[in-house]
Amino acid sequence: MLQQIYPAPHHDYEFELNKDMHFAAAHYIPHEDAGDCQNVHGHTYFANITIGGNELDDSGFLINFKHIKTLIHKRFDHSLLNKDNRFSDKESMNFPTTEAVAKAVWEIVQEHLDTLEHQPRCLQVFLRETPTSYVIYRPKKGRVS
Ligand SMILES: Nc1nc2c(c(=O)[nH]1)N=C([C@H](O)[C@H](O)COP(=O)(O)OP(=O)(O)OP(=O)(O)O)CN2
Ligand SMILES: [Zn+2]
Repeated sequence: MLQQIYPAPHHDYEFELNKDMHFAAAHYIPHEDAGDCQNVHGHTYFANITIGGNELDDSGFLINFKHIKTLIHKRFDHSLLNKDNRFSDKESMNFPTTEAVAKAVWEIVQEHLDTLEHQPRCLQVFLRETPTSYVIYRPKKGRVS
């Protein structure tokens, strides 16, 4: 697993947890500006997900590391991202670009956190698509889900 230091989000939470993971997925970007990326091709994505909170659950966890991995890895690993219902070939905001995938990862994680009584928050998703390209998604202030 790639080890690296990520740009850190600002927050006042007592606890900050980070989960790293890889997933292999194919995609294509249905726009002429994407050049060769209009053709189906694959990446081994690398994600770092940052979660903050002040309270722990009954297990003493802010969130079980395994649960975060399951949410994302199970859904996207060995998939064609364009076929996932989070993405669309019709609206450019929802093409499976690195930007849109980072935002989708945040939404999936935060939707799960919203079901937990102790209310942890997903503060940042760092998503690397290639050795030279990555995106960071941070929710706007006040965004709950
Ligand atoms: N802002 C974005 N630009 C591009 C995206 C994207 O999701 N957001 N995606 C692509 C392609 O899908 C491609 O897979 C990645 O592009 P790129 O970083 O150019 O890939 P390379 O490995 O060829 O980069 P080099 O640094 O030239 O080796 C394109 N743009
Ligand atoms: Zn690509």
